[in-house]
Amino acid sequence: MALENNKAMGSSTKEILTTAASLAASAMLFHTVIKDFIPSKIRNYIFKGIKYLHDHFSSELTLLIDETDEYSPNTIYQAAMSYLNSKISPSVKRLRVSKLGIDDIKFNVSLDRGQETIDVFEGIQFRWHFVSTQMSKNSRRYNNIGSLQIEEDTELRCLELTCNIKHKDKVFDVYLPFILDRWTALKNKGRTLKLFINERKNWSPVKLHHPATFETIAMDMELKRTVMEDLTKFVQSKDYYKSIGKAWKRGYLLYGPPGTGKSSLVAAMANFLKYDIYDLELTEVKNNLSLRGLLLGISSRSIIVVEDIDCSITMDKRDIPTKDGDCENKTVTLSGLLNFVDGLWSSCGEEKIIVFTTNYKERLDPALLRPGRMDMHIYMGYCSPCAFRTLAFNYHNVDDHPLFEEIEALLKDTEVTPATVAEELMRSVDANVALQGLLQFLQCKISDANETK
Ligand SMILES: Nc1ncnc2c1ncn2[C@@H]1O[C@H](COP(=O)(O)OP(=O)(O)OP(=O)(O)O)[C@@H](O)[C@H]1O
Repeated sequence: MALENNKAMGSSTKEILTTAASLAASAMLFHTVIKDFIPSKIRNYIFKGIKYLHDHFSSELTLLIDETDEYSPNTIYQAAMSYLNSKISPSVKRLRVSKLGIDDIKFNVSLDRGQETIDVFEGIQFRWHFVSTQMSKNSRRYNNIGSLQIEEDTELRCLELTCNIKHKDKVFDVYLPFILDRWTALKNKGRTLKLFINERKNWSPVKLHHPATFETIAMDMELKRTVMEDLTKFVQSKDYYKSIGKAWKRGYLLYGPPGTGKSSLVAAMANFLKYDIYDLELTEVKNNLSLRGLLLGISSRSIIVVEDIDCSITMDKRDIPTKDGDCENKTVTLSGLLNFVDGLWSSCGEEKIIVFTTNYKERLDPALLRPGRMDMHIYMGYCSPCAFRTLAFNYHNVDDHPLFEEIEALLKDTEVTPATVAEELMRSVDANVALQGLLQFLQCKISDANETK
């Protein structure tokens, strides 16, 4: 891999790496870039900005993590920078850079000793160096249309990580993933999620500030735990999906009456995973071709939601071609959608979750319900006593009250959605008044039902 990377690297990157390597490891006479050294499971992974250097005569492994590598999404460099910044005391944070002349490209790499730091992780010593190269270009030159161009100096930076060769697996399997996870968690903490809505052929983003979380969602506790565990397992299963040759995606079907929290659960999932939501309005999509374009524009780490799937698609027309042509060109068909879920999906990005919601599961085409299509079917039901307690806590911060028992008994005898209970609870800021109001509401509902009977 390193050889392939080298081939494709920009010349400047190549030069800085060579210079940096020779300075940083002056004891090394030969650097051998070993193509097959990096474990295969890492090879296509995130560490694409890494060059591996190993001297046959040394017991040291050296990695160069390049900030500017065109292959690198900068993730590992930034992650390591952030990690080291938290490790190094402010007094030694210096980077000495000097420059030689203004003739063509010249380098002067300075490895300030203050920039070296030793990190001890799980008892292993990792040595880190900051390497900075100031590239001074010809400051004046004429471009191909004859105008004078002033080129600015650029600074190229990389990080050099060295440890004993015997810890090579630990570096790739534990140490670097640890640094990356830490960085991802840090970034996610302050990230504002987005909600994308499809308008014609494009996605329009708005900020997503939905307050729903798994704490506030009112549903069966056991089911809630199962969903959370399933999501957690999913995000940690990249290698697993790869090893079984399946696309890294998961499908959830949320069904139940209106107002039972299906949309709220989607928002809770997004907040839990820190994923953006793509709210796919199928009725706005002209045909399968447009659908494909939209789907290809969805980034990784996102939730794609198709609400009320039973109303969004003309199930019965799905495979009937129209007289003057293929139905593919006329409308979005179920087969077009399924193609995306199963087939096309695999080739466009990864780490995606698709959620279909419906009020009427029985109206769905069996093709959608077939095993393996929607991995988990989640029923969002009427308000149970347990769900009521969550709502009472959400709206009034009370986890117990003399009226709870009576309300819970009535909830067992009637079908009320969490949305209705929430509405009653919001009628007053005073918990006593709100709970009394809810009790009366439930009593009326039950007596009306009895009268009708
Ligand atoms: N299970 C729940 N937990 C917490 N709040 C809920 C729940 N169900 C409903 N609510 C409240 O009711 C409002 C409407 O719920 P939501 O839109 O999530 O229901 P839905 O099942 O998606 O409805 P629809 O099928 O009509 O789209 C929410 O904004 C929330 O305040």
